[in-house]
Formats: sequence, C-alpha cells, structure tokens
Amino acid sequence: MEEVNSIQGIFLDSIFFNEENGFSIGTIIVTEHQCPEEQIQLAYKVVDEKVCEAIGLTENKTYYKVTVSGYFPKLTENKTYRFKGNLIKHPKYGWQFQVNAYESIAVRGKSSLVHYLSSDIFEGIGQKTAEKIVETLGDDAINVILNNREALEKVPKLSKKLADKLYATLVDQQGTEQILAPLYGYDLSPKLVMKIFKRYQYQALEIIKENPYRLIEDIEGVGFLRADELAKRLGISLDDPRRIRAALLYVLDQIAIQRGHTYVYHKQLVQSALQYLNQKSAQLLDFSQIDQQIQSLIQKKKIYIEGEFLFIPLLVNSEKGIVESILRLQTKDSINDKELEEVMKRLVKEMSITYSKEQEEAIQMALKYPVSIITGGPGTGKTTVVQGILKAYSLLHKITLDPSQYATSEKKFPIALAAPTGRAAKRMTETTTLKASTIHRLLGYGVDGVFQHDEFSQLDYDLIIIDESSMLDTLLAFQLFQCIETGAQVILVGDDNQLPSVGPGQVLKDLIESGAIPLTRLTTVHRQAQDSSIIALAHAVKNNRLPNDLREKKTDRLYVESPHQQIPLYLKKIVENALSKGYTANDVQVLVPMYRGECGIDAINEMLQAIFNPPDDSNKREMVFGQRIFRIGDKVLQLSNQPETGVMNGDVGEVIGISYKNENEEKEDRLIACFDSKEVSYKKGDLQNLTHAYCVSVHKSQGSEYPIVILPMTHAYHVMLQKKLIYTAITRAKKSLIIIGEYLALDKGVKNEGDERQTTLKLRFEMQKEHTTITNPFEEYFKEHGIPFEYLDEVELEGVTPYDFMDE
Ligand SMILES: Nc1ncnc2c1ncn2[C@@H]1O[C@H](COP(=O)(O)OP(=O)(O)OP(=O)(O)O)[C@@H](O)[C@H]1O
Repeated sequence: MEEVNSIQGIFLDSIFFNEENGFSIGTIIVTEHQCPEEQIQLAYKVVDEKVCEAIGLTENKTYYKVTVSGYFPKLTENKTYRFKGNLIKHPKYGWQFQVNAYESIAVRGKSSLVHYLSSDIFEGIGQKTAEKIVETLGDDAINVILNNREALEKVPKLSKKLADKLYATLVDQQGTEQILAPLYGYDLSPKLVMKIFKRYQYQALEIIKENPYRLIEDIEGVGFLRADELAKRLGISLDDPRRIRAALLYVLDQIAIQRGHTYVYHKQLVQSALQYLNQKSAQLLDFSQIDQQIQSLIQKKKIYIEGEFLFIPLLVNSEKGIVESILRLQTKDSINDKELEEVMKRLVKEMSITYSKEQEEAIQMALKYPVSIITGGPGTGKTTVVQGILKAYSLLHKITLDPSQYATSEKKFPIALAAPTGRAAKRMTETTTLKASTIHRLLGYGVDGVFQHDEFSQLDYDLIIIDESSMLDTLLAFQLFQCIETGAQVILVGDDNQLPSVGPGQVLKDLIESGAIPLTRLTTVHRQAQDSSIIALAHAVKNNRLPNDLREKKTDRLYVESPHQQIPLYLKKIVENALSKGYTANDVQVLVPMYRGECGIDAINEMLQAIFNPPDDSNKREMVFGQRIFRIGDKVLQLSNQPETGVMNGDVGEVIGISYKNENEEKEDRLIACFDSKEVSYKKGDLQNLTHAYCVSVHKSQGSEYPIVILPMTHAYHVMLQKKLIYTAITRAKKSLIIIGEYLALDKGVKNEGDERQTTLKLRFEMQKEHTTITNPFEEYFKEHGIPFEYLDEVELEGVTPYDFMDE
C-alpha cells in the first residue's frame, strides 16, 4: 500500500478552485510535517518576509511554503489545516503535496484567533473588533460562540447585525467541516466527497446514513460496489432490503446500458444481482430474498412487469410509445397509385439517373405510405433514393425545394431532414443540398437537457426523413415519433447490418422485422467495380465470411498480417507514410473497439498524437489533464452531450487555443476547441468530456465516414470481436481501408453474430396485429403457488459476469 504522509500549515492563498468539482490548488506555510525529508526539501519554497509579517509570523526564522492540490473545498486564508496525502512530482508543475484528506486545526492562541476573526472571511470585523471578541470570550472564543450565540452580546459595541453575520459565517465554516470530516472518514475519495457535498450540501451526512445507495442514482460515477463499500462502513447488513433493491436497480440499469436490452427475464435479473450481492461475501443471499425485493420494487413502480419481462419503466413506456405513435401516424391515408405513377414518370424523365427497379419501388413506397423504411448496405443507393424522394415529393405536392422561397412566404419549409449524429447530418446536408440537423436539434434539445418538442408541442413538418436510423435508440425514437404530427410522412433510412444504437434497443431492426411498416431493401451495389473492394468485403462480412482475396493488395484495400505485439509498430509506420504523402489527421482515422490495452484507443491515441501533433521547439501550448496532454492542433472528440455549447457526444473538433489562468479575466485555465467553425471553451474540469480523436471507438464512428480507415484486429479485443462491429468499421472507409492484425481474430469476429438484444418492440407490433396483450403468468404464478419459478432458459446469461458489462 502507498505510504500516506501528512503536512500541516497555515493556508496562505488559493491558486485555483474549480466550483464544479472542488478541485483546488493552494499554498500553505508549513508548520509541521511527516514527509520524507529529501522530498520536502525539494518542495519547499521560501516565504517572503513581508508575507510572514502580514500574517503575524514574526519569529526571526525562514518560513517555507508548499503547494497543495486535490479535492477539497475553498479553505480559509490564514487558518491552519492538516492534510493527509503524499508529496508527488507533477510532470509540469514540480513538487507538490497531493491531498487525500484534510482537517482544520482549531485556531489557538490569541494572536491567531484575532487574525482569523479579522480575516476577509468575516465581513465587517476588523482588527479592533476581533481583539475585543477574544478579550471578552477568551482563547476558546469560537467554541463559546458556536455553543451559545448570545455570548456575542457580551462583546462591547458589537452591533446585533455584525454579531448575526459573524455567527452565521462561523456556523457555515464549521458546518462544512463537520460534514466533510466524517465523509473523508468513510474512506471516500476526496473527489467523491466534493461531489457528494455539492449535491446534498449540509444534508449530506443525514442522507448517506439514511440510505447510502442513493448515491448510485444521484452521483455520477457511483456504482453499486462503491455504494456498497460505504454501506458496509455504515453498518448496513448484507441482507438489508435497501442493499438488495439497490443492486437490483443497478443491475437492471447496467443490463440496459451495457447490453442494450430493454427488458430482462426474472431469472436473469436474479442471477446477475446475486453475482453482485454475494461477491466477497460470507453471508450468501438466496433466490427468495432477491425475489421478495423484486416484488417490492414492482409495487413501488420502480420495476415494471409485463408477462415474463421486467423493465425499467422509462424503457417500457418508450417501447409502448413508439408503437402507439407509429400506429397513429399510419392512420393517414396513403397516396393513390395513379397519382404516384404520374409523378414517377415525371421523375424518371427529369432526373439524369436511371433508377433500378428496387430503387424506383423504394421511392414509390416512401411517397405512398405515411411511415416507411429504406434499408441497404453501402453503395446500394440509399442516398440516391433520398434525392429521388425529395424531388418526387416536390412534384407530387407541387412545392419548391428552394428553402429561400419560403423566407418571405407564410408557409414554413415543409421538409425536415435529420440524423442521430452531427457528422451524419452534415453528410445529409451535402448530399441533398438541404439543411439537415441532428435529431436532438430537430426536437429542440435544450441547455437544461430537456426537449422543447413533445407530444403536446409537435413538429410542424409534412415530411421527415431520418438517415442512419440504425443508431436510433428506444428513448430517442420515442421522443422523435411522439413529436410527429398525425398527417406527416416519415421515412427511416439506414443499414440494419450496422451496430445497433449505443443506447438500449434496436429500433430499426425491430421495426423491419415486425413487418408493420412498408420496407424496401436495396440489395444491388451501384458503385463502380474498381472502387468497390471495400464494399465487396462489407458484403462478405455481412454474410459471416472473409473474401478469398482478402490478402491481395487492392487499390482501395490492404490487409497486413501482424501478431498482436507488432500492431502498434505497423500502425506507426503506415501513419508516418501517410503523413509523408501529405495526408492529415483528418484524412486518416484509426478505429478500435475498446479503450484499454496496448492496442486500445488510449495507447494508440498517445502514439498517434506524437506523430500528428508532437510538441515543438516554439513551445506549442499544452494543457495537462490527468494522463492526457492536450496540445494546440490536436484532433479531439467530445464524449458526452453538452447542449449548452451545442457540442454533442461523438463530435470531432480541433484544439485551437489554450489560455492559462494568469492570462484571462476568469483567472481559469481554458482550452478552446473548434467544432465545425463553432468555438467551445472548456474549463479544466470539463476536459474529462474530451479526448483525442486520432483513434476513436467503432461505436463512436457510427454515422461518420473517413477517406482512410485503419482497423487493427487482435484477439485482445475478445468480446468485441463481432460481425456488426467489424462491418460498421469497414463501411466507414470511403477511399481506403487498411486492416492490420491477426487473421484468426478477424475471422472469429465476422462469424460472431454477437449478443441478441432483448426488446419488445417487434412483439408489440405483432400483438397489435392479433389484438392480444402480453399475459401475466408471473403474477398469476406467485398468487397461486408463492414459490420460485424457473423462467425461460433460452436467454440465460450462462457464464457471464458483471465485469463483462464493463467492456465498452
Ligand atoms: N441507379 C443508379 N445508376 C447509376 N449509379 C447509381 C445508381 N444508384 C446509385 N448510383 C451510384 O452509386 C453510388 C452509391 O450510391 P449511394 O451513395 O446513393 O449509395 P448509399 O447506399 O447511400 O451508399 P453509402 O451508404 O455508402 O453512402 C453513387 O455514386 C451513386 O451515384
């Protein structure tokens, strides 16, 4: 275990304080320490005599200061604190004391007390008043006041107003420490302590003692295991219902997030929860204890039960809502065939392209029905068909497609084009020459994370086309469909062989398989044969095989056989070659399925940054954040939705500015990144949402295309070696695709269909057709027998541990 040292001193000043997460840097004048002598000597800086005098350190000796950093609240200048932690050498800022916990040391001694009470923290109290307080109430003045507010009345000439203010500030100061000290005592990380304090303020202790598992819901980054540790310290027993319920909800949530299921079977939930609950535990819980709490959660409406399926309420409501919305939209009359035939004739005449039969059918179907789907692999003409639909729609409804013509008229442009990601929307704009937006934007996703449009405030469009629909998750699809007015037409376009959405569900696949929505599947590849060997590979992968000519060098495709350890070397060489030929970081995209490991995203990004954007002699500006160094010119990726700046999860930008705190008015380090000519300023604390983008995950690459894609392939990607993932990665390449790695890993991947997602969307449409409802054998069973019942075995999570959920 790491040795923990301590240091005590007078807090001199705060150099940095992040309001958001409590990350602080300050200096203290050291009065005592328990640190290795050779280290503290390196960390010491001499304090100016005048500074010492000003704070009452008048002894004729040299005082030393040390920088302290970590997660602690704003400390009071001139007050004494003891910090626990270690001296470390920061790569950029040198020696400093890294704080794990802190406590304030009672202000003792007349002069220190006077100094403390007359400091800036107590507004309106000067030196003289402070002296009077100490003279009247003695060396223990602070405790005397805290114990009895009236004691202040004994201080001569102290106004009631001032006394009130002094008392309130003291309580506030002490209160923070009284809450924080026990929190540190529970062995929580300083960062977490600050997060908890920020969320619950002075009620923090009370809330945690009442139910530490609340942290899972309320504090980002707290999982069941962490809350469970805390619960153990608080003496909560292993079979406490609160513990079991927390594990159940956590597991349910994790299964939805990590595996994309919208429901779980009873048995699945029990098994997964037991794995969590019985970990490292001598007192093993059994089925009936878990089941009892499942029933309790059902009663509390935290879990929704339908037949054999257990749901998070939000997800079941969304699935039901999608079905209802689509059925509502389908009540619009279809366009009659005669009218359509006329329009198709005109379209064929007016467009320079000769549509294939399936393409013509796709256009016709999309125009005819209120809701329809067009699917197909790369190069099958989805974009071409969308262009045709737009033109035909304008002919059919006798409208112009020139948005500027609507600027002066009362009527709004009646068509909305949207896609799940910014990149995909941008491509849609390019291929249609009409403005397309992200679905979030279309629905008015606001700074507060709330959508402006909902079922009561629907979108005012007659035709809505959604591209890259395979990326639609259940929640977003529901949000979208409920916002579409009855009478509007909706066309979903997408490739159902791509990865399903990152969020739960597989909306496009389910809608296609339900048969409830008219569908055209485009199958013929229209790209020229000479540029299509990437597409040929994609089609082979789709059919679970690798082409015989994989190892042959093609004009647009290269396969480099390499053992795992050699992959970074080959990658480096290939990228350096590309660079020397004039390609830039924007042309070359490395795609990898997971973050960890030597062939993981983090390690590859570090290597590629050194190639594409190395430090230079002219002192290119840098900002260090954790393990990452951001540098001007870096290609970066946003990792979460940030509606307040309009930058969304998956957006790629460039670092264009770094401003240090002594250079700007906010007195804060700032990094400025540019996303498609939109400049966004990041406070240091927000940099956790930013990473390098030389290499990105295959999941994050969905909806984007790149001139050159490099795809490492190794057995180290184990569970991520899946057909849809490989298919998605290779279809991102527009001009060239380079695969480096182990043939057997690639082969294994294309044969692995991956996890089937458990969803009920398809089933709901089927039931709708047969006018049935899901029966409820679960409840009936318990009513009748009151004993455990084995549910369907077919989707049992055989051999799966909760840690599998942790893989990307
Ligand atoms: N009927 C056709 N006749 C001639 N060329 C066609 C036809 N349909 C499509 N193409 C051409 O084939 C290429 C691929 O078509 P398109 O871009 O529409 O496919 P896509 O399915 O959108 O592909 P991706 O998903 O890869 O973008 C384009 O260059 C397009 O011009």
